[in-house]
Amino acid sequence: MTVRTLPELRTAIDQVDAQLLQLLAERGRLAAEVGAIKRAADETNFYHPDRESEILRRMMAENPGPFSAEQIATIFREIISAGLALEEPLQVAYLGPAGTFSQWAAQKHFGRAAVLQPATGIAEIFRWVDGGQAQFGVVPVENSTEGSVNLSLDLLLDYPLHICGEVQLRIVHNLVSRIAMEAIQRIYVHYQTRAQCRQWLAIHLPQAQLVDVPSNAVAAERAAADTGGGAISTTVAAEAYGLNILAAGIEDNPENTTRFWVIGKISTRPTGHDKTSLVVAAANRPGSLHALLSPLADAGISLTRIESRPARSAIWEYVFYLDLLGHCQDAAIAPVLDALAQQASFYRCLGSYPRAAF
Ligand SMILES: O=C(O)C(=O)C[C@]1(C(=O)O)C=C[C@@H](O)C=C1
Repeated sequence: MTVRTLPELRTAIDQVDAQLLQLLAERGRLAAEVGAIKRAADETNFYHPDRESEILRRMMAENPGPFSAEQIATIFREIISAGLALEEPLQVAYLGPAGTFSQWAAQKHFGRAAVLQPATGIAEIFRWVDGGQAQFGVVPVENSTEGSVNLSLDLLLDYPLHICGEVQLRIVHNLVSRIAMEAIQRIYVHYQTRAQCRQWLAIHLPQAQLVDVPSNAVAAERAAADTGGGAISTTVAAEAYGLNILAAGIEDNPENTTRFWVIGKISTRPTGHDKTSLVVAAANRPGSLHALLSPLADAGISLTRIESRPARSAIWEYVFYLDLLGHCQDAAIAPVLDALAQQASFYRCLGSYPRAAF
């Protein structure tokens, strides 16, 4: 093999970039044409998570390297996002302020061309999406260390919205401050974050007072305003508030991951890589939950999650949130869900949606 010189390699890179630019322009023009067809057909929704998920999965599967599948997905995520903005920019609500993991999750799922709107609470995200101030919302659902975000589960029952996507984000926490670790008297921390860093805090900062704040970004803001303060926060928020990273990756579980749902008013078609989320209630008698779930097992349907929440209709009664692999329109699943809906004392399908692709 002939070894190319640095100038030769740079010339070759310039030529590839010129080709990429032309191909990107061509893709952008195609996306704009798709938008024109949708507009002519009076479609109000330009965003198709099912189609996006298929493209991302195909690109990851066909990726010849040397880039990782995740890097390829991230690049195509941005290309699709920019193309969709040519059709119609999306308004997406997330749990603000800027610098939260919810913002990262929203950006990971929708790309940088989406217009992200920071909400002050999870309830506000639901209100905005329901009222049309945002087309979609990104809400945290569960963390691999800490479990469910109950408010998101409860609110899904209060609004006629669908789950139309899933995002998974590796959560890395950092101790940040303007002062040295030994001088920290107070640590501003969100309750979920505190639970995810419990052991680390007990070992490294047992003397510090822990002060509850509503988000990881507010934690950084409060620490910046307190001469004896530190925070557990993101690198983005630390930078925004001029704080130093004193310790990185302080979460107790190195696999710490949070799952988010995308909520909106659209439904998605099956992609072959879907999940369905349901809420059911079983009559309050022995064996009723088992009777409700056994047809799922008999049909070979995989339940990936079951979570109980108090039913707000009566004391000591519960509803069950189920996640299963597959789409409610899949031939193997539709009849089983119909039977489940008949048998359950309460049944609602919260949505079928493509599983997080990366
Ligand atoms: O296929 C479409 O419906 C498009 O609008 C094109 C496209 C894309 O860039 O591939 C863009 C946005 C949609 O969410 C899905 C796909």
